[in-house]
Amino acid sequence: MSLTDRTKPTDVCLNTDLYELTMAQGFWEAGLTDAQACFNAFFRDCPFDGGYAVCCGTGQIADLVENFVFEDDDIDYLASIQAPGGGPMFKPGFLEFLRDHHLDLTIHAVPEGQVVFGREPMVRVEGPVIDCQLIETALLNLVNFQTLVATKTARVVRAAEGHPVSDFGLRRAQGPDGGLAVARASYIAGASSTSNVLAGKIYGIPVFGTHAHSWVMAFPSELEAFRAFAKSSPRNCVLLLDTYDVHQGIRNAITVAKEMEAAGERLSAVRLDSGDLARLSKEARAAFDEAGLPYVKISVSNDLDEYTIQSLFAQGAPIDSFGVGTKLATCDPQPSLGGVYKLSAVRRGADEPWTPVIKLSEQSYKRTIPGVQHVLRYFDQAGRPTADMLVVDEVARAGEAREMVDIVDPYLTHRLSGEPVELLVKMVEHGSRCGEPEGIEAARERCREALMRLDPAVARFLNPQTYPVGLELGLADLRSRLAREERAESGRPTAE
Ligand SMILES: Nc1ncnc2c1ncn2[C@@H]1O[C@H](COP(=O)(O)OP(=O)(O)OP(=O)(O)O)[C@@H](O)[C@H]1O
Ligand SMILES: O=P(O)(O)OC[C@H]1O[C@H](OP(=O)(O)OP(=O)(O)O)[C@H](O)[C@@H]1O
Ligand SMILES: O=C(O)c1cccnc1
Repeated sequence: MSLTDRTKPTDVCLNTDLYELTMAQGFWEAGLTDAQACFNAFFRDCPFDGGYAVCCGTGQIADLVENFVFEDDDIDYLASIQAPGGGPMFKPGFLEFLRDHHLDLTIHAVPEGQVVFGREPMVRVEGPVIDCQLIETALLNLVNFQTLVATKTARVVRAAEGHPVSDFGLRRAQGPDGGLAVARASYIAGASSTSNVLAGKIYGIPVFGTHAHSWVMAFPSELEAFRAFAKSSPRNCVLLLDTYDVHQGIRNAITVAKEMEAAGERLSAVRLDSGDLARLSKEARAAFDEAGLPYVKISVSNDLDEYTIQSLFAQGAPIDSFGVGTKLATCDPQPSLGGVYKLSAVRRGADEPWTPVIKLSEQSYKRTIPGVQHVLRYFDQAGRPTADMLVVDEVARAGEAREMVDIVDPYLTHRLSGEPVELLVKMVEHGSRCGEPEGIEAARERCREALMRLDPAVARFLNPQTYPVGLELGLADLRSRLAREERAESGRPTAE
């Protein structure tokens, strides 16, 4: 998200669903200003039928919390909202409460770029229940979309086998803010550059660009267009070959490349944007090599995604780099991650013990996990992650656990070995950021490392293996007990 980077704090606190504010008013009116809650943000299924996701957006949560201030004009606007049944939606006393309100939240989250799996918390939010509700929508908005984009990009980058991928998606992104989020998340997940100039300015992401068909069409001939571009951008010259006829485009590019050589410059690359990219890239490569121009690189674009890129390499296409726009920015074919924010524990005040809570559902698939959860990640001797275990209490002792219950199937257990590491890191304490903000490059490096260590069987596109995520035995018991108690209270049979 870019909202906290470039807009007034006032935009942050109203960047929410109305019901968060009406619930906050209800808690305030019921005298529950001291009541505390613990919520977890997680998704249930990995996107794109994949075996993993790349966590992103969590690095901006501290900005969100620290900028969460209701200014006078926000309060005036809220005071002006009328309830459908007549009269003001919000009471003056509640609006005065909001005017001086700062979020007293403590937030743990998975650092950006780390790989994550279904149903494990990516973010754990603890604090006054009012504050937990006030932050819900903005937090999900931050984490869901960027995690989805980062995951899509990681797949595209994997298919590109080390060749640079540039984000070309701004024109197809979900509004200006969506375009910025795409550029940020895709860079963290391994894209090498973006065409989005504002993202370059705000985040320091390298910017990249070629030229459009319109450039060629604006000149009397393609050759003149290529010459003019080479003259104007000799250090950044990528010529688009397919405005009229790719073979003529190749001949004209060779002519201009020779002229550039004579002037002590070099044609950097050519771009193909239509037709059979495997066949045309081979023809272009052969022609440039034959002309003594082996350094001219071949870049391609045109509705690419991880599958077309994989297929192009399988056909032996000599492609050096990719521009990926629409399918990356819109996360085709899955436009949303479906990440949720669920209550897992409550307490009457900050010094009281937590009471774990569970939400049953008609669909057992939607049953929540109770308690203030930690995520422990286990590794093999080569440092590759082998399993993640959720645990509520006694985190230190849980490290000695040698078995866990599968998070989806209560009849399945997984063996554990090695020393685990806690995945959730404290990012905000009582409303203030912990430590210095992390740069985007550090998140990118974490992602590179995490993807490198990920089991290829989990990372593959087709029928990936399920990475083991489970519950510590005590947590599994707690969950079953709470489910039975809830069922008994509601008079319905226990599903397990
Ligand atoms: N050799 C190939 N193997 C697999 N997919 C390819 C290959 N060449 C191109 N594609 C992909 O096929 C899709 C359609 O390509 P097509 O040839 O129809 O584009 P086009 O119609 O020539 O271009 P446009 O309509 O954008 O001007 C695109 O997603 C493109 O990336
Ligand atoms: O194909 P994408 O992955 O979205 O990459 C971005 C596309 O945007 C540009 O063309 P545009 O789509 O504006 O016009 P075109 O389809 O006529 O080339 C560019 O030439 C790419 O084809
Ligand atoms: O620079 C390019 O070639 C570019 C940028 C955005 C979209 N399509 C192409």
